[in-house]
Amino acid sequence: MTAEKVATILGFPRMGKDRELKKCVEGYWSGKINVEELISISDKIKEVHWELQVKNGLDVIPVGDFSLYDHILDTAFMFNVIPERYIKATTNGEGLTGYDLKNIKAKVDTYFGMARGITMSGNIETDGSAQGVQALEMKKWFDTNYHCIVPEIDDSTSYALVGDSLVNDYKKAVKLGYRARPCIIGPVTFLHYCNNVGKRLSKADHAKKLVSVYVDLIKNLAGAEWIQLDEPVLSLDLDQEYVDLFLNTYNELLSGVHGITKVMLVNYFGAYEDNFTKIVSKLPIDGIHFDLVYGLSDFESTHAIDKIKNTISAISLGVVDGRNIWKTDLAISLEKITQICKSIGNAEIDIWFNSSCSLLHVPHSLDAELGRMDSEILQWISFSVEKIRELSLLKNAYIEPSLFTEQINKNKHEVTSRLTSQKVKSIPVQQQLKEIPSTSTDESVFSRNTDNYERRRVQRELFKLRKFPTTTIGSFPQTLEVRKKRQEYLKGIISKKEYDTYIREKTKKCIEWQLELGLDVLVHGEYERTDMVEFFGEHFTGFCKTNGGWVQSYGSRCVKPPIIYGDISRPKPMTVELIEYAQSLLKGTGKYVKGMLTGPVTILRWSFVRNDQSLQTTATQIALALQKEVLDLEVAGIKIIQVDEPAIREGLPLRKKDQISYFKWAANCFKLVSQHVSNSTQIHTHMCYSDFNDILHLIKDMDADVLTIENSKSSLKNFKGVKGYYEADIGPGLYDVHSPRIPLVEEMKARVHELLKIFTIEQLWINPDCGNKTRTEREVDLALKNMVQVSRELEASFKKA
Ligand SMILES: Nc1nc2c(c(=O)[nH]1)N[C@@H](CNc1ccc(C(=O)N[C@@H](CCC(=O)N[C@@H](CCC(=O)N[C@@H](CCC(=O)O)C(=O)O)C(=O)O)C(=O)O)cc1)CN2
Ligand code: MET
Ligand SMILES: [Zn+2]
Repeated sequence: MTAEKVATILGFPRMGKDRELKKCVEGYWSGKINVEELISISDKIKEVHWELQVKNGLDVIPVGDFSLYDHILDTAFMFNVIPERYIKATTNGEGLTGYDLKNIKAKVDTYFGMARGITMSGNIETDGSAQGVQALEMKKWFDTNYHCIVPEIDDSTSYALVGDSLVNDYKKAVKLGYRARPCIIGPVTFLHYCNNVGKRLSKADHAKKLVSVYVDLIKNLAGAEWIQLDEPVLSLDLDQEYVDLFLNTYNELLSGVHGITKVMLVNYFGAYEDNFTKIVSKLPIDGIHFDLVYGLSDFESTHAIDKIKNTISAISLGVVDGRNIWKTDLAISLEKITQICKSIGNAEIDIWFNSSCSLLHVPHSLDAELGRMDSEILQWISFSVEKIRELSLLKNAYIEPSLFTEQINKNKHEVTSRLTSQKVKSIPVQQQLKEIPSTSTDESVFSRNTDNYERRRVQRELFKLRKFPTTTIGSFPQTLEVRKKRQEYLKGIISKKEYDTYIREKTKKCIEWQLELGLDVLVHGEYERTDMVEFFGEHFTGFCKTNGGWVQSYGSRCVKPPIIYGDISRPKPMTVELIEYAQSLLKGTGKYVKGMLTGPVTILRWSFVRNDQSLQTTATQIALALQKEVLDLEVAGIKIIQVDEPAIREGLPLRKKDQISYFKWAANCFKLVSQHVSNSTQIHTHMCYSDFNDILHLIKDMDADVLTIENSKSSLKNFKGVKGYYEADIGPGLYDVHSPRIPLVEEMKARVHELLKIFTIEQLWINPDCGNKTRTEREVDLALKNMVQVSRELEASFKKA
């Protein structure tokens, strides 16, 4: 029997060509379609995607990669990791007895309830005391911009196989004539993302209970030749406890499914490194996947293949980048694959030509860009469908090189044309970059003139802010009306002048609204921005915007990351006019508008980045471009400038050994943006979506004057033990803007009192935990009224004391 060559991927994006999934899921939430329609439309999307993958050349397609909301939530649901409060809420308090898994609506509503929270009695939007169940937490999926749900496990969690959608999907795909491979998030990665709220059982105890349910599931999938188990935790530094957990869990799992199906162990986002010898090579697995884009070091430093080639029956080579949009250099990939195959020698091992990770992180297809994107740039790019074609071509060219030379040559020509293109290189930008010292040398080059204490003194004198000053994070509701106006402008229905006038009107109303609310430091509302990163991408050179390059961020929410293809500069001011206008409306009030920029690390992380230079170099270019904007804002009389860095934690490399250099360049890039402003200009920054424990020193190094930081969901756990450590001003978010629930005055006040155990009165600001763009105007109004009242009551009580 000769070994087989197979083209496949680890997963396909779910949203659809025109974000059909977003539309149908949101349609269900708003009552426009019923549950049967939701299921039939989403089933159809799945089938269309299967067909598309096969048509474009895949031999084997993944099933189980689709999800109505999130794959970790699906896994939790399938294994009965469903906290009872969600079932009770969905069944009007009847609890388990009223809950029938055959009742598809109850099932779907429980599922979405876990993701989004559930309203029970009273109106949760207007009545803070109304009963409801909060959504489960979300967490970043490794170092990506995708957020998964954090399932909750407890001592009483009773694992059971309650969901049958994976088995059904698999059967359906087979019936349609496809070679399908069920994909499951592996038990260790699943438990890694779970929040264990129990007191008695450890995660290892949970693993023991969970593993038999995995075995049951895989038994139900009997007939499938392969099962894919995703364990990207193998890209992390794992301590001995984790190593043992992994070995024990997999030994049991693999013996349970032995002879039933073959298991492909899949790691991505990095190399196995020492986890290969400690874990992988000790397990009787049938196949192993390597991320050859982000984890190539496995082939440089270890004899990975030698260790496993006599025991495995397939090796999966992730040569096509699942996280970035550049065309694969097929000739280089073929060389890599040939080398690896050589080291396999005569062993009978199937070769899978695979994506490095799931294609979840790249857009659907280039169709929406044809005739819109600059044609030179277009030839450098592949989205999901095009990446599938690359895999198919790679496989075919590997088998029959002579038949495909023309296509491989064409690809070489396109790929190299980027590296030599005039579009990519800017001599002035590169010249300017040369003047920036490398981060490993003199760090004072990046600092401001004086330290935080002196700046604080000067700023206190100038701003004369009250105690517990109030502010918001920047955006105000991006209402349907705002989005419609923007569409009308983009489609040419209204002129630029009309659009600009509309945005100015909204900004003016926003300023008046904030004055009425009594906020102390105001914002312009960010109405002119589709997104805090895409907006800057539209103004910088070296960036290219896509028309339909949507990528799922969480649930039904998507982002359209811009593409960084060349050296970055800022040809003209981007934000000054509107911010200056907003500030002009405050004449005579003694109040200030905060200028609002997105920081270099966040712009970098939420864009598709160049792969022909280091991230540090690209971030430095962005920082220099932003520095110009900061100085122009200052010249225009803007005294407070916020530089948002919500992605600073997400940018932290997965392995400790890579983190030290990141800490340095990330802090330096941030400082570069604002280093030349005067002492009296107050620099704010904002961070969210993370646990900040492991980057506290980075936050301190960034040396902002004021930090607003998400805190409301993680209930202060970020700041425990740092009393006296962080000395600049700080506004830990007092409530969660991602929930429609209106926060009560008393609960926010209680939070401040807790915060006062860690921070001084002089340090504390009063603000929400993130921007208001996803909320309604009414929700924002009610929440901010309460928030301002908190500040006033605290101010009064401390005056008395
Ligand atoms: N880049 C980035 N990453 C991030 C965040 C972020 O803010 N930006 N925040 C976190 C994630 N949070 C997020 C919060 C909200 C949304 C979100 O609301 N996304 C919107 C899209 C926002 C947008 O670009 N809106 C466009 C409209 C785009 C659109 O839908 N256009 C329609 C046409 C609409 C019409 O005709 O009415 C189309 O193209 O089909 C605009 O404002 O102009 C959505 O999915 O619905 C995304 C992420 C972490 N990562
Ligand atoms: C994801 S962080 C958001 C910060 C931005 N200034 C906003 O208020 O929307
Ligand atoms: Zn935020």
